[in-house]
Amino acid sequence: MSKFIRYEIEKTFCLSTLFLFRFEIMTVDVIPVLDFSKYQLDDPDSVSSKEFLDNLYQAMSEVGFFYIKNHGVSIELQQTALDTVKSFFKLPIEEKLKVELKNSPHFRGYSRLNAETTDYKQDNREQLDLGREYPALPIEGYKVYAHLRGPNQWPHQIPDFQKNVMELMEAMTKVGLTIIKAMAQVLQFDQDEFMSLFGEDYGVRCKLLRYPALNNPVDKPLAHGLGVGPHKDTGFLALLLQDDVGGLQVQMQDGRWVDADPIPNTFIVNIGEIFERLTKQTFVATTHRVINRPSANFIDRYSIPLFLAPALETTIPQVDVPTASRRNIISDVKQDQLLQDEIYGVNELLGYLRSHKTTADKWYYFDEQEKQWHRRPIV
Ligand SMILES: O=C(O)CCC(=O)C(=O)O
Ligand SMILES: [Fe+2]
Repeated sequence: MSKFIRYEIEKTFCLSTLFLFRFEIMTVDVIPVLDFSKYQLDDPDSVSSKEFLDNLYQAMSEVGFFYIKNHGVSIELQQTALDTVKSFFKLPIEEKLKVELKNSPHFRGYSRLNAETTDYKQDNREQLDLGREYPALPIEGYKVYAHLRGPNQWPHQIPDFQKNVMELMEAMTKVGLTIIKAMAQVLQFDQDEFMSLFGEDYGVRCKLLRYPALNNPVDKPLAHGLGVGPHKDTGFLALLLQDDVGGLQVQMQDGRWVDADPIPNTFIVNIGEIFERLTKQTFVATTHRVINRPSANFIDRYSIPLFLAPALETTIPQVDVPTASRRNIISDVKQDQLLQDEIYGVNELLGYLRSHKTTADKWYYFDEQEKQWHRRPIV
Protein backbone atom coordinates (compact mmCIF):
# COMPACT_ATOMS: atom_id res chain seq x y z
CA MET A 1 0.00 0.00 0.00
CA SER A 2 1.30 3.46 -0.80
CA LYS A 3 2.72 5.60 1.97
CA PHE A 4 0.58 8.39 0.67
CA ILE A 5 -2.73 6.72 1.18
CA ARG A 6 -5.08 9.60 1.48
CA TYR A 7 -8.23 9.77 3.42
CA GLU A 8 -10.64 12.26 4.88
CA ILE A 9 -9.80 13.77 8.21
CA GLU A 10 -11.53 16.52 10.13
CA LYS A 11 -9.31 19.35 11.27
CA THR A 12 -10.55 21.63 13.98
CA PHE A 13 -7.58 23.67 15.04
CA CYS A 14 -5.28 26.20 13.53
CA LEU A 15 -2.15 26.79 15.59
CA SER A 16 -0.73 29.68 13.64
CA THR A 17 -3.64 31.97 14.45
CA LEU A 18 -4.23 30.40 17.89
CA PHE A 19 -7.88 30.68 17.11
CA LEU A 20 -10.33 27.84 17.23
CA PHE A 21 -12.46 27.34 14.20
CA ARG A 22 -13.59 24.52 11.99
CA PHE A 23 -12.01 23.78 8.69
CA GLU A 24 -13.96 22.05 6.05
CA ILE A 25 -13.34 18.32 5.92
CA MET A 26 -10.18 18.04 3.90
CA THR A 27 -7.76 15.43 2.70
CA VAL A 28 -4.28 15.08 4.16
CA ASP A 29 -1.47 12.62 3.79
CA VAL A 30 -2.11 10.05 6.46
CA ILE A 31 1.41 9.90 7.86
CA PRO A 32 3.07 13.22 7.14
CA VAL A 33 6.73 13.75 6.29
CA LEU A 34 8.32 16.66 8.15
CA ASP A 35 11.49 18.43 7.06
CA PHE A 36 13.61 18.47 10.21
CA SER A 37 16.19 20.83 8.69
CA LYS A 38 13.57 23.58 8.85
CA TYR A 39 13.69 23.57 12.64
CA GLN A 40 16.49 25.76 13.99
CA LEU A 41 16.97 25.05 17.67
CA ASP A 42 19.10 28.19 18.03
CA ASP A 43 16.41 30.27 16.32
CA PRO A 44 13.14 28.62 17.25
CA ASP A 45 11.09 31.70 16.35
CA SER A 46 12.33 32.01 12.75
CA VAL A 47 9.86 31.70 9.86
CA SER A 48 11.41 28.36 8.95
CA SER A 49 11.15 27.00 12.52
CA LYS A 50 7.55 28.19 12.77
CA GLU A 51 6.71 26.34 9.58
CA PHE A 52 8.15 23.14 11.04
CA LEU A 53 6.26 23.69 14.30
CA ASP A 54 2.93 24.16 12.49
CA ASN A 55 3.50 20.88 10.65
CA LEU A 56 4.56 19.21 13.88
CA TYR A 57 1.43 20.38 15.67
CA GLN A 58 -0.74 19.05 12.89
CA ALA A 59 1.06 15.70 12.85
CA MET A 60 0.84 15.36 16.62
CA SER A 61 -2.84 16.17 16.84
CA GLU A 62 -4.05 14.22 13.81
CA VAL A 63 -1.97 11.07 13.57
CA GLY A 64 0.61 10.98 16.38
CA PHE A 65 3.02 9.43 13.85
CA PHE A 66 5.25 11.20 11.35
CA TYR A 67 8.38 10.75 9.26
CA ILE A 68 11.27 13.16 9.55
CA LYS A 69 13.63 13.74 6.67
CA ASN A 70 16.89 15.75 6.63
CA HIS A 71 17.57 14.68 10.20
CA GLY A 72 21.34 14.94 9.81
CA VAL A 73 22.25 11.33 10.70
CA SER A 74 24.39 10.03 7.85
CA ILE A 75 23.26 7.14 5.65
CA GLU A 76 26.61 5.45 6.34
CA LEU A 77 25.97 5.46 10.07
CA GLN A 78 22.46 4.06 9.58
CA GLN A 79 23.65 1.37 7.20
CA THR A 80 26.62 0.36 9.37
CA ALA A 81 24.31 -0.04 12.37
CA LEU A 82 21.78 -2.10 10.40
CA ASP A 83 24.56 -4.32 8.99
CA THR A 84 25.98 -4.79 12.49
CA VAL A 85 22.55 -5.80 13.77
CA LYS A 86 22.12 -8.29 10.90
CA SER A 87 25.51 -9.85 11.70
CA PHE A 88 24.47 -10.33 15.31
CA PHE A 89 21.21 -12.11 14.43
CA LYS A 90 23.10 -14.37 12.00
CA LEU A 91 25.14 -15.81 14.92
CA PRO A 92 24.27 -19.32 16.06
CA ILE A 93 21.60 -19.34 18.76
CA GLU A 94 24.03 -20.53 21.47
CA GLU A 95 26.19 -17.45 20.82
CA LYS A 96 23.20 -15.11 21.02
CA LEU A 97 22.06 -16.78 24.24
CA LYS A 98 25.35 -15.77 25.89
CA VAL A 99 23.75 -12.33 26.30
CA GLU A 100 20.24 -13.56 27.01
CA LEU A 101 17.79 -11.09 28.56
CA LYS A 102 17.02 -13.67 31.24
CA ASN A 103 20.49 -12.99 32.74
CA SER A 104 19.53 -9.41 33.43
CA PRO A 105 17.23 -7.98 36.11
CA HIS A 106 17.49 -4.76 34.09
CA PHE A 107 15.75 -6.31 31.06
CA ARG A 108 18.74 -5.84 28.79
CA GLY A 109 19.88 -8.55 26.44
CA TYR A 110 18.78 -11.00 23.80
CA SER A 111 15.25 -12.45 23.50
CA ARG A 112 14.90 -15.37 21.11
CA LEU A 113 12.11 -15.61 18.57
CA ASN A 114 8.64 -15.73 20.17
CA ALA A 115 10.06 -15.17 23.68
CA GLU A 116 8.37 -11.79 24.10
CA THR A 117 4.65 -11.24 24.69
CA THR A 118 2.51 -8.31 23.55
CA ASP A 119 -1.26 -8.19 23.91
CA TYR A 120 -1.23 -11.74 25.37
CA LYS A 121 0.39 -13.17 22.22
CA GLN A 122 3.95 -14.27 21.50
CA ASP A 123 5.63 -11.83 19.14
CA ASN A 124 7.18 -13.05 15.90
CA ARG A 125 10.51 -11.29 16.35
CA GLU A 126 13.88 -11.68 18.03
CA GLN A 127 15.61 -8.77 19.67
CA LEU A 128 18.43 -7.29 21.69
CA ASP A 129 17.39 -4.72 24.33
CA LEU A 130 19.85 -1.99 25.30
CA GLY A 131 19.78 1.22 27.29
CA ARG A 132 21.88 3.87 28.96
CA GLU A 133 24.73 2.18 30.79
CA TYR A 134 24.56 2.16 34.62
CA PRO A 135 26.15 0.04 37.35
CA ALA A 136 23.75 -2.47 38.95
CA LEU A 137 22.21 -1.28 42.23
CA PRO A 138 22.21 -3.28 45.48
CA ILE A 139 18.94 -5.23 45.76
CA GLU A 140 17.78 -3.56 48.99
CA GLY A 141 17.02 0.09 49.56
CA TYR A 142 15.75 1.21 46.17
CA LYS A 143 12.40 1.56 44.48
CA VAL A 144 11.73 -1.59 42.54
CA TYR A 145 11.70 0.22 39.18
CA ALA A 146 15.19 1.69 39.82
CA HIS A 147 16.53 -1.77 38.91
CA LEU A 148 15.65 -1.08 35.29
CA ARG A 149 18.92 0.85 35.30
CA GLY A 150 21.95 -1.37 35.00
CA PRO A 151 24.67 -2.62 32.67
CA ASN A 152 24.00 -3.71 29.10
CA GLN A 153 25.05 -7.12 27.83
CA TRP A 154 27.15 -6.39 24.76
CA PRO A 155 27.86 -9.25 22.37
CA HIS A 156 31.58 -9.55 21.70
CA GLN A 157 31.45 -11.83 18.66
CA ILE A 158 30.87 -9.02 16.14
CA PRO A 159 33.74 -6.54 15.65
CA ASP A 160 32.79 -2.98 16.60
CA PHE A 161 29.28 -4.03 17.62
CA GLN A 162 29.13 -1.74 20.65
CA LYS A 163 30.77 1.17 18.86
CA ASN A 164 28.49 1.01 15.81
CA VAL A 165 25.31 0.65 17.83
CA MET A 166 26.28 3.33 20.36
CA GLU A 167 27.08 5.81 17.59
CA LEU A 168 23.63 5.37 16.12
CA MET A 169 21.95 5.53 19.53
CA GLU A 170 23.74 8.76 20.37
CA ALA A 171 22.90 10.36 17.02
CA MET A 172 19.24 9.33 17.26
CA THR A 173 19.05 10.52 20.87
CA LYS A 174 20.24 13.95 19.79
CA VAL A 175 17.54 14.14 17.11
CA GLY A 176 14.89 12.85 19.53
CA LEU A 177 15.75 15.41 22.21
CA THR A 178 15.50 18.21 19.66
CA ILE A 179 12.07 16.94 18.61
CA ILE A 180 11.00 16.92 22.27
CA LYS A 181 12.15 20.54 22.57
CA ALA A 182 10.14 21.40 19.48
CA MET A 183 7.12 19.65 20.99
CA ALA A 184 7.58 21.71 24.16
CA GLN A 185 7.52 24.83 22.03
CA VAL A 186 4.36 23.69 20.27
CA LEU A 187 2.75 23.29 23.69
CA GLN A 188 4.02 26.76 24.68
CA PHE A 189 6.22 25.45 27.47
CA ASP A 190 9.50 27.02 28.41
CA GLN A 191 11.96 24.57 26.82
CA ASP A 192 14.39 24.45 29.75
CA GLU A 193 11.61 23.97 32.27
CA PHE A 194 10.17 21.24 30.12
CA MET A 195 13.48 19.42 29.76
CA SER A 196 14.03 19.59 33.52
CA LEU A 197 10.95 17.34 33.81
CA PHE A 198 13.11 14.60 32.37
CA GLY A 199 15.92 14.92 34.87
CA GLU A 200 19.59 14.11 34.28
CA ASP A 201 18.71 10.43 34.18
CA TYR A 202 16.18 10.65 31.38
CA GLY A 203 15.66 7.28 29.80
CA VAL A 204 17.15 6.07 26.54
CA ARG A 205 16.22 2.53 25.52
CA CYS A 206 16.85 0.87 22.22
CA LYS A 207 15.80 -2.39 20.60
CA LEU A 208 17.63 -4.15 17.79
CA LEU A 209 14.96 -6.16 15.99
CA ARG A 210 14.63 -8.91 13.42
CA TYR A 211 11.23 -9.93 12.05
CA PRO A 212 11.36 -13.13 9.97
CA ALA A 213 9.49 -12.99 6.67
CA LEU A 214 6.05 -14.58 6.95
CA ASN A 215 7.18 -17.40 4.68
CA ASN A 216 10.60 -17.84 6.31
CA PRO A 217 10.98 -21.64 6.22
CA VAL A 218 13.43 -21.87 9.13
CA ASP A 219 12.08 -19.30 11.57
CA LYS A 220 8.46 -19.82 10.65
CA PRO A 221 6.30 -17.12 12.29
CA LEU A 222 3.29 -18.17 14.37
CA ALA A 223 -0.02 -18.20 12.54
CA HIS A 224 -1.25 -14.82 13.86
CA GLY A 225 1.45 -13.17 11.72
CA LEU A 226 2.15 -10.34 14.15
CA GLY A 227 5.78 -9.32 14.55
CA VAL A 228 4.68 -7.28 17.54
CA GLY A 229 1.04 -6.96 18.60
CA PRO A 230 -0.93 -3.72 18.95
CA HIS A 231 0.54 -1.46 21.63
CA LYS A 232 1.32 2.08 22.64
CA ASP A 233 4.89 3.04 23.55
CA THR A 234 5.23 3.85 27.25
CA GLY A 235 7.71 6.70 27.16
CA PHE A 236 7.74 10.16 25.70
CA LEU A 237 8.52 9.37 22.10
CA ALA A 238 10.00 6.71 19.87
CA LEU A 239 12.24 7.26 16.88
CA LEU A 240 12.53 4.37 14.44
CA LEU A 241 15.10 3.39 11.84
CA GLN A 242 13.71 0.67 9.60
CA ASP A 243 15.14 -1.09 6.56
CA ASP A 244 13.29 -1.25 3.25
CA VAL A 245 11.09 -4.30 3.95
CA GLY A 246 8.09 -2.73 5.71
CA GLY A 247 5.46 -4.17 8.04
CA LEU A 248 4.89 -1.38 10.56
CA GLN A 249 1.23 -0.36 10.77
CA VAL A 250 -0.46 2.56 12.51
CA GLN A 251 -4.03 2.62 13.81
CA MET A 252 -6.00 5.65 12.69
CA GLN A 253 -8.61 7.51 14.74
CA ASP A 254 -11.38 5.45 13.20
CA GLY A 255 -9.66 2.15 13.99
CA ARG A 256 -8.32 1.40 10.49
CA TRP A 257 -4.75 0.17 10.13
CA VAL A 258 -2.47 1.87 7.59
CA ASP A 259 1.05 0.93 6.53
CA ALA A 260 3.97 3.09 7.60
CA ASP A 261 6.01 2.02 4.60
CA PRO A 262 9.74 2.68 4.53
CA ILE A 263 10.92 5.98 3.07
CA PRO A 264 14.70 5.94 2.56
CA ASN A 265 16.76 8.11 4.91
CA THR A 266 13.88 9.05 7.20
CA PHE A 267 13.08 8.20 10.80
CA ILE A 268 9.54 7.54 11.95
CA VAL A 269 8.54 9.31 15.14
CA ASN A 270 5.61 8.46 17.36
CA ILE A 271 4.21 9.87 20.58
CA GLY A 272 4.28 7.71 23.71
CA GLU A 273 1.91 7.48 26.65
CA ILE A 274 3.74 9.96 28.88
CA PHE A 275 2.94 12.64 26.40
CA GLU A 276 -0.69 11.55 26.39
CA ARG A 277 -0.90 11.84 30.18
CA LEU A 278 1.04 15.09 30.27
CA THR A 279 -1.42 16.74 27.88
CA LYS A 280 -4.55 15.25 29.49
CA GLN A 281 -5.05 13.18 26.35
CA THR A 282 -5.12 16.15 24.03
CA PHE A 283 -2.35 14.40 22.16
CA VAL A 284 -2.72 10.68 22.03
CA ALA A 285 -0.11 7.92 21.92
CA THR A 286 -0.98 6.20 18.68
CA THR A 287 -1.49 2.45 18.64
CA HIS A 288 0.79 0.54 16.27
CA ARG A 289 1.90 -3.00 15.45
CA VAL A 290 4.19 -4.83 13.04
CA ILE A 291 3.08 -7.60 10.73
CA ASN A 292 5.46 -10.18 9.28
CA ARG A 293 5.21 -9.71 5.54
CA PRO A 294 5.71 -12.49 3.00
CA SER A 295 8.72 -12.05 0.77
CA ALA A 296 9.52 -13.61 -2.61
CA ASN A 297 13.16 -13.95 -1.53
CA PHE A 298 12.50 -14.74 2.15
CA ILE A 299 13.89 -11.38 3.18
CA ASP A 300 13.55 -10.66 6.90
CA ARG A 301 12.96 -7.20 8.31
CA TYR A 302 15.37 -5.34 10.58
CA SER A 303 14.54 -2.22 12.57
CA ILE A 304 15.97 -0.14 15.41
CA PRO A 305 13.54 1.84 17.55
CA LEU A 306 14.93 4.25 20.16
CA PHE A 307 12.69 5.23 23.09
CA LEU A 308 13.12 8.47 25.04
CA ALA A 309 11.49 8.76 28.42
CA PRO A 310 11.57 10.80 31.63
CA ALA A 311 13.75 9.66 34.52
CA LEU A 312 12.15 6.65 36.22
CA GLU A 313 11.39 8.63 39.41
CA THR A 314 9.43 11.34 37.57
CA THR A 315 5.85 12.01 38.58
CA ILE A 316 4.19 13.00 35.35
CA PRO A 317 2.26 16.24 35.72
CA GLN A 318 -0.95 16.89 33.82
CA VAL A 319 -1.13 20.29 32.20
CA ASP A 320 -3.50 22.30 30.07
CA VAL A 321 -2.19 22.80 26.58
CA PRO A 322 -3.53 24.72 23.57
CA THR A 323 -6.14 22.22 22.60
CA ALA A 324 -7.22 20.62 19.47
CA SER A 325 -10.64 19.08 19.90
CA ARG A 326 -10.15 15.72 21.53
CA ARG A 327 -9.51 12.91 19.10
CA ASN A 328 -12.04 10.20 18.80
CA ILE A 329 -9.74 7.28 19.34
CA ILE A 330 -10.42 3.69 18.62
CA SER A 331 -7.54 1.53 19.83
CA ASP A 332 -6.99 -2.22 19.84
CA VAL A 333 -4.92 -1.90 23.03
CA LYS A 334 -6.61 -3.29 26.15
CA GLN A 335 -7.02 -1.16 29.26
CA ASP A 336 -4.69 -3.30 31.40
CA GLN A 337 -1.88 -2.75 28.91
CA LEU A 338 -2.01 1.03 29.28
CA LEU A 339 -0.35 3.52 31.60
CA GLN A 340 -1.29 2.61 35.19
CA ASP A 341 0.55 5.02 37.45
CA GLU A 342 1.63 8.66 37.64
CA ILE A 343 5.24 7.62 38.35
CA TYR A 344 6.94 6.86 35.08
CA GLY A 345 9.18 4.03 36.36
CA VAL A 346 6.19 2.01 37.61
CA ASN A 347 4.80 1.93 34.08
CA GLU A 348 8.07 1.05 32.43
CA LEU A 349 8.61 -1.82 34.86
CA LEU A 350 5.04 -3.12 34.38
CA GLY A 351 5.63 -3.06 30.63
CA TYR A 352 8.76 -5.21 30.90
CA LEU A 353 7.13 -7.59 33.41
CA ARG A 354 4.24 -8.13 30.99
CA SER A 355 6.47 -8.63 27.96
CA HIS A 356 9.16 -10.88 29.47
CA LYS A 357 7.51 -13.29 31.91
CA THR A 358 10.45 -15.67 32.42
CA THR A 359 12.84 -12.86 33.25
CA ALA A 360 10.19 -11.21 35.42
CA ASP A 361 9.65 -14.37 37.49
CA LYS A 362 13.36 -14.97 37.85
CA TRP A 363 14.18 -11.55 39.30
CA TYR A 364 10.91 -10.14 40.65
CA TYR A 365 7.88 -11.27 42.67
CA PHE A 366 4.47 -9.79 43.36
CA ASP A 367 3.46 -9.35 47.01
CA GLU A 368 -0.28 -10.02 47.11
CA GLN A 369 -0.81 -8.22 50.41
CA GLU A 370 1.09 -5.09 49.49
CA LYS A 371 -0.11 -5.35 45.90
CA GLN A 372 3.40 -4.47 44.80
CA TRP A 373 6.29 -5.92 42.84
CA HIS A 374 9.66 -6.46 44.55
CA ARG A 375 13.14 -7.66 43.58
CA ARG A 376 13.75 -11.22 44.73
CA PRO A 377 16.32 -11.15 47.54
CA ILE A 378 18.38 -14.17 46.44
CA VAL A 379 18.60 -15.59 42.96
O1 LIG B 1 9.92 -2.47 14.52
C1 LIG B 1 9.10 -1.57 14.40
O2 LIG B 1 8.83 -1.06 13.32
C2 LIG B 1 8.36 -1.02 15.59
C3 LIG B 1 8.68 -1.70 16.87
C4 LIG B 1 7.84 -1.19 18.00
O3 LIG B 1 6.82 -0.58 17.82
C5 LIG B 1 8.28 -1.42 19.38
O4 LIG B 1 9.18 -2.24 19.61
O5 LIG B 1 7.73 -0.76 20.30
FE1 LIG C 1 6.22 0.50 19.60
